[in-house]
Amino acid sequence: MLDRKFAADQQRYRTMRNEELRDSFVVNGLMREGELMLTLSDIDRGIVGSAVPTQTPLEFSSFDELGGGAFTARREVGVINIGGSGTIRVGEDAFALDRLDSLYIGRGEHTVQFASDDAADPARYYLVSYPAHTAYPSKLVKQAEANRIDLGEKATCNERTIFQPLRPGIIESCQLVMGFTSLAEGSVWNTFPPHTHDRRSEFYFYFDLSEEARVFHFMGRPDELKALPLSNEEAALSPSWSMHCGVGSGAYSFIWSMGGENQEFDDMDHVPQAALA
Ligand SMILES: O=C[C@H](O)[C@@H](O)CC(=O)C(=O)O
Ligand SMILES: [Zn+2]
Repeated sequence: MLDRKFAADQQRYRTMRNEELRDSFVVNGLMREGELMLTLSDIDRGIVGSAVPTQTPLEFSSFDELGGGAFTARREVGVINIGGSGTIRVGEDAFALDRLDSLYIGRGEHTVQFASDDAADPARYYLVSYPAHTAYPSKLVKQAEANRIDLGEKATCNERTIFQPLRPGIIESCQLVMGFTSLAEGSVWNTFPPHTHDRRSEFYFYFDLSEEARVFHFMGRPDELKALPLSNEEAALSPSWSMHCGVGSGAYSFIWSMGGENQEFDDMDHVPQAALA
């Protein structure tokens, strides 16, 4: 099934109630066992989804909303496994993903199949897809092969490591840049002070958060912050105009992914804390 999500614009979000904000900017219900979940956003036509195969593999199907044909006929896909080990088949190729390994799937008329090694400890694939203008090779990136950036400090509760598996220099992609950030024990803030990047939109998927804990994800224009209290395995969608950062009431990690104009990770417009209102 392919759900649709339509984002509010940068004026309308200012007067929206929390429930309306969630409806516009939050994807929930991901990681359902035995199902392939997909939500098509009108933000850069990004798709956020998950596949948690148990006994039988799950396969991408064709959607009229995407113009028909193979799911990847005109799209690229990034996948990160947050569960047990598994295998993803792209046409004739098979890629084995352990926890926190990533796969780039290039454009093409291939079948894509998601499988778990052990149905009792299934792979839990989080995926993001964007339209692609050309075909780059599919490539597996093990966690140890990801570019690694350690930043933040204990004193400001934002000590964390950014892992960049799907980025220029490691893979070639049309627009997708994707990876994950893990916070050190006792650190709770991501991306602080926050930023926008008008040239790209971004999706955050929070995971490894305990069931009762919440991440307060901040969005909006710097002069009108809105907070979205998110639960484990929910995703927040940031249009290019929206700043983003978050703070957890417990430990967590998150997968970030970007699409749009350029792929320069450091091309960010930082928002000074004093400008937040
Ligand atoms: O544009 C880059 C993204 O927002 C994230 O990669 C930032 C992040 O993971 C962090 O600082 O914690
Ligand atoms: Zn960002």
